[in-house]
Amino acid sequence: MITISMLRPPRPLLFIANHRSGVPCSSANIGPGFDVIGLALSVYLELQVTFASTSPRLPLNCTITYEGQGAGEVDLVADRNLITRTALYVLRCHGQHAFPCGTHVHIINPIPLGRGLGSSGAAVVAGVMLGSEIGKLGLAKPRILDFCLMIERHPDNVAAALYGGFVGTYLNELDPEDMARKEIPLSEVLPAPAGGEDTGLSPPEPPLGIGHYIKFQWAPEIKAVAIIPDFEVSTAKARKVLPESYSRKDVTFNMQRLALLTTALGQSPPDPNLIYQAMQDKVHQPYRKRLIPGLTEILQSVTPSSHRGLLGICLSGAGPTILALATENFEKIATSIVKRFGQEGITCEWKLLEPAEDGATVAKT
Ligand SMILES: Nc1ncnc2c1ncn2[C@@H]1O[C@H](COP(=O)(O)OP(=O)(O)O)[C@@H](O)[C@H]1O
Ligand SMILES: N[C@@H](CCOP(=O)(O)O)C(=O)O
Repeated sequence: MITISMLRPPRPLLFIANHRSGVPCSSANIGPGFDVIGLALSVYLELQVTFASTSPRLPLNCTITYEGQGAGEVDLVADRNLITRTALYVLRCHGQHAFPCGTHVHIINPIPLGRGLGSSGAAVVAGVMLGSEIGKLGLAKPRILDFCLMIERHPDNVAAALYGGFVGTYLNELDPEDMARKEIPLSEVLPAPAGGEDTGLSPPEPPLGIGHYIKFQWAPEIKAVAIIPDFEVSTAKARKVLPESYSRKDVTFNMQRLALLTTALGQSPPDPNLIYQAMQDKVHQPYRKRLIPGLTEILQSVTPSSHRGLLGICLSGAGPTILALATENFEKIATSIVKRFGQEGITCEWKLLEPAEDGATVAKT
């Protein structure tokens, strides 16, 4: 949830604000669903937004404070921080060239950065919702998705974070003019970083209906064990190692599994043999193994027969986090993966997570 309030210090006013609300993290791909499926999970980015009645004039009228993952490394300048930069993009598309006077955004981020748990997707969703709220734009979720997709261009994380639950997504075939607008370089979409003067011109607005999503069922007994290594793999780097084209055999392999997986994860009781096989992938994981020591061995050695309760295992998003879906025996499953990473000299933490059904929420106080 995002909480907003009018005076500082009293209470945060806009956005997001208890342990079960905010913008959830997400695990994309779930094996074969590269750039297609995503699962929102129960770790939430929060923003607390306040407006001071009097404050010194700042270039963009916005100050930022930050706690949690990435504190000390995340930029706290309004036109460089991903969340506020995104909010500025939304505001500028609507003729507002700065934040309202005295805006203060406090970011509470428990989502680890660059680990494949959708921290950037959550930040972009939070930024678009922030822009919509403080600009009093009243954007509905489908339009919020359009704005998100101008910035994070694969739809799986942002749709999961925005709508919650287990989602499938696609990008629409737009007419050539809209397609060109959607593909405008990011540097022209987001406002110029500090030093760059605001030209007063509006940035490119997103075309209508860039992406589409649908929510699938999720069997209530299935939990997600996230094993999070202590190193980052940026999504951009993990996309660069992928090939430009694939063989028909590999594409068919993934499509066959993906079609079954989306139904299999909604069935109670879940069928471990079906899910384990349906979570195999030939499109991204084999290429990403060179960025993640031990990945192949972990994916091959943790199975429903070796680990009671396990349903399936995959790379979470672009990695390096491993996502194990299971119905029981969570600690044993997690510790054996932590141990295997340990053999590569990599330490990890692990978390037992649940689907975040509600997606992104805003609260006004
Ligand atoms: N809460 C946040 N505030 C500002 N920037 C963020 C936040 N979360 C993520 N980011 C930005 O996104 C980057 C990570 O994105 P990415 O490489 O896509 O990894 P992932 O989304 O898998 O965590 C961070 O290095 C940071 O620049
Ligand atoms: N489909 C994308 C998902 C990236 O997710 P992230 O959480 O690592 O940002 C990909 O696999 O590149």
